[in-house]
Amino acid sequence: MAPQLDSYFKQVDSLSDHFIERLRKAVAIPSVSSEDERRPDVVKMGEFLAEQLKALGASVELRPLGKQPHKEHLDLPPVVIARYGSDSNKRTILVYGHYDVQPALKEDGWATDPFTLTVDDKDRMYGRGSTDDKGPVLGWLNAIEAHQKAGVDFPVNLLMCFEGMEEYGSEGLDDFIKDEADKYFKDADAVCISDNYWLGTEKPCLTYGLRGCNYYSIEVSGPGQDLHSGVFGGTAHEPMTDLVRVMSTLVDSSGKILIPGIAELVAPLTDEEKSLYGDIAFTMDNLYESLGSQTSLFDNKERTLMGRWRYPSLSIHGIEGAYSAPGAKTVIPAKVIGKVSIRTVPNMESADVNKLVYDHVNGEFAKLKSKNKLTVSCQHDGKWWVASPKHWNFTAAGKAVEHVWGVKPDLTREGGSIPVTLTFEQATGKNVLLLPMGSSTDAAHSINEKLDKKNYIEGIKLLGAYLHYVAEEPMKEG
Ligand SMILES: C[C@H](N)C(=O)N[C@@H](Cc1c[nH]cn1)C(=O)O
Ligand SMILES: [Zn+2]
Ligand SMILES: [Zn+2]
Repeated sequence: MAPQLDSYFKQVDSLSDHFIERLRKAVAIPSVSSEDERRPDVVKMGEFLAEQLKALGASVELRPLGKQPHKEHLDLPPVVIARYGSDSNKRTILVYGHYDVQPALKEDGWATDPFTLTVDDKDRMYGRGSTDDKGPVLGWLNAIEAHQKAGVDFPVNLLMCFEGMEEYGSEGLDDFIKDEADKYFKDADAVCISDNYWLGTEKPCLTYGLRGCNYYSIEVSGPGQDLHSGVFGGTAHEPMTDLVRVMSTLVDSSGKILIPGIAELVAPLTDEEKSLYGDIAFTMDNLYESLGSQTSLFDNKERTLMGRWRYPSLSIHGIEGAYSAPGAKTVIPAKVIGKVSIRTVPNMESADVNKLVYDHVNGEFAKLKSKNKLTVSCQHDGKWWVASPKHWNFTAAGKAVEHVWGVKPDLTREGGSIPVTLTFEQATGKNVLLLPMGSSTDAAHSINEKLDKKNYIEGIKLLGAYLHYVAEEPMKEG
């Protein structure tokens, strides 16, 4: 295997500019799934991927997912499914990624245009989607191309599933995966997802757990239209006042969730689990670097990791309809919608969490005795996932990491969510591995998202090497 991998690695290095150009083209398509007016761009990004895959000789389908729930005027973007190779003597690996991105505006504070890939003097490649998740998705395509150009046999059959709604809760994909588990995906021997990040900037990791995410809208309305605060202030119940008072009862400044009953749903910490945290290569300085400040909730590494991996958290994201522009407009907004999410962990069931949230929010609003109207709803939910890393899929990935990066990876969990991970595991019955490409400082979802050129290029080598080690692993149960 070593000479084959050497040729492959050399080819990746010599194609690096071409691979960066491919990422530049992808970043230039503003495929923001949460903004209705960007839907054509999300579709364009799916088509871009499909064209690139066809040019590489893969068989590709763009599968429609129907209308978007609660937004029937919008078609969901298609799922891009593809197959490269169908040799019955080879293993088949199913890879998943997403081609949609989080919103991004230059005015949010980006130093460069978010949809123009900009490489700085330290080889950091800035652009929305660079690390989440266009870089890793293109990593699979680049791995195919580098094998072809190096004349190295592709070691496995590759099934691909790339969706365009991950950042909006993977609408429609669960049913699609369940339907295709015994059809398009039936040959899969294992699943690999590259859509999370290292804990720091130096040490790679393999990930075996994710938190879930329940995303809520809390809408408060009353007046028929926005009002002049000089004329109507002191005469009408104000929706914004009600909303901020209700939202202030959800979480305290130390991150403690104040909704009664939530803490009781969380699986207790065992001694065995507690002993895992000490060995993880992570320091408070790693956290401060990626945080961009020292405003941590906890001062020690173990509790910080637990806060990210194994305890729930509640975040307040924003208020739709609130006046947020610079200046001093004296308006009373007529309708405001608070956006709040809870990251869920074992053993929190989504329906139980929703009931606790609805009861609490409605109860707190009732206490205000306001004549306004409040409605609270769950916009989308995605399940948490924890798997066993004792599987040949992880063993192969561990060997690949050692080969490419010269170090054994840490086994980590992740605080973010990839809603379909559990669905892939349950529907295919196969092991799922998370194999991250980017690092802790990549600022996914934030301003100035980036992927280091080194992580991209070595990451492409890693994905290819992983497939070679998969091909070598003896087949065991699962
Ligand atoms: C970890 C992954 N790259 C990611 O960013 N996932 C999103 C998915 C999401 C969006 N709404 C709910 N889940 C995340 O963790 O926010
Ligand atoms: Zn992602
Ligand atoms: Zn994301």
